[in-house]
Amino acid sequence: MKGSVGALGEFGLIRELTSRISATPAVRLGPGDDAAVVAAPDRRVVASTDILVEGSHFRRDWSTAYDVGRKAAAQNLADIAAMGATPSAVLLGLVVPAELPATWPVELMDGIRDECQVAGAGVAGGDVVRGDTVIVSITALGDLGGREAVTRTGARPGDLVAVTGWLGWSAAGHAVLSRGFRSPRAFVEAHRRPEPPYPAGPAGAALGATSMTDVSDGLIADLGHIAQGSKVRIDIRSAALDMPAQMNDIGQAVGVDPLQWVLTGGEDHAIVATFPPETKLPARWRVIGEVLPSRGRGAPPVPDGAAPPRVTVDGAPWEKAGGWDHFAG
Ligand SMILES: Nc1ncnc2c1ncn2[C@@H]1O[C@H](COP(=O)(O)OP(=O)(O)OP(=O)(O)O)[C@@H](O)[C@H]1O
Ligand SMILES: Cc1ncc(C[n+]2csc(CCOP(=O)(O)O)c2C)c(N)n1
Ligand SMILES: [Mg+2]
Repeated sequence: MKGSVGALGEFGLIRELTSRISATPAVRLGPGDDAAVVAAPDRRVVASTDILVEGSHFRRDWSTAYDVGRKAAAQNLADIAAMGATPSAVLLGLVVPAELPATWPVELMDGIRDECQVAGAGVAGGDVVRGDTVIVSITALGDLGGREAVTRTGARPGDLVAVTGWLGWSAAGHAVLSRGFRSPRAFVEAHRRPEPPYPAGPAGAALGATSMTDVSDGLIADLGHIAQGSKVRIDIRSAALDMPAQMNDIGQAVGVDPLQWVLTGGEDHAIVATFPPETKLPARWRVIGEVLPSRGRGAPPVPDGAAPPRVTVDGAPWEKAGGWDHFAG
């Protein structure tokens, strides 16, 4: 396809985008009308939305349009899985400059469609608007299949903390790209195209998870949301975290403690959950810590008036930089 988005025009672009979508069972009526119709067999719909902004979430010189599509979809579909639901459909809001080559949004859509296929969802519709920078906004829907949603408020003292998926790979890739390198490829690829463990969401719910979330902002930050919501402390055992030798090597090369990536790097969309202590967890779940009462015996000392730490690492507060915050710095 030649030319710019502007040359294609709004309806030409929509035609190109929607022609690339494949039919899926949950999307009863897809793009083409005022709204879509999506099946909701459970009679409740799980819904989540996320925005990706060029420069803040992706760079067009770091990632292809296809990769941005895969990542944008993955980030939203992981939120659905982290509730214990199965993704059913996504809607795509797209802001693009008129000068953008038309191939960019079209390849983006290919990436969104392919990631949706991995998670079992379809593309139900969207919107296209002209703007100064590229913004990709995705709304994802999902179905709980008769289960209760697994929220951030159910962790209880004594529960195990377990994770499945990757931790720190995307942050290591980001560190490499930020320094102008394009390798090691495994980490750069993990940054460009995360692989959330979608089936682990509903599977974790079925195993009796008491709380669950995907790791988008960083393990400490996201477990912090669970600890806050559940009014508990969570202690992470650093020795239980998977630290590939190659991550150590890059850490040394760029002068960063790789534990920092594993504990505070977001965007891998691993799924972390708490389970009652007697739970028999399949091998894909790695136990990395435990849930404790927010105060009391064994809690680290807290200066007068200060709030106790919600998440500790090997019993102590994590003093280095925390997770991602769009408004920090
Ligand atoms: N503009 C907003 N209006 C209403 N609710 C919002 C708004 N922004 C965020 N929220 C809500 O705040 C909660 C936390 O949002 P956040 O985007 O941090 O989600 P998350 O799952 O923690 O992170 P991520 O989006 O990276 O997966 C969500 O329930 C979200 O719906
Ligand atoms: C160009 C560029 N700069 C920085 C980053 C890192 N980054 C952006 S958002 C985010 C956390 C999740 O955000 P959200 O809460 O919006 O889902 C992280 C770790 C990136 N991916 N690309
Ligand atoms: Mg999330």
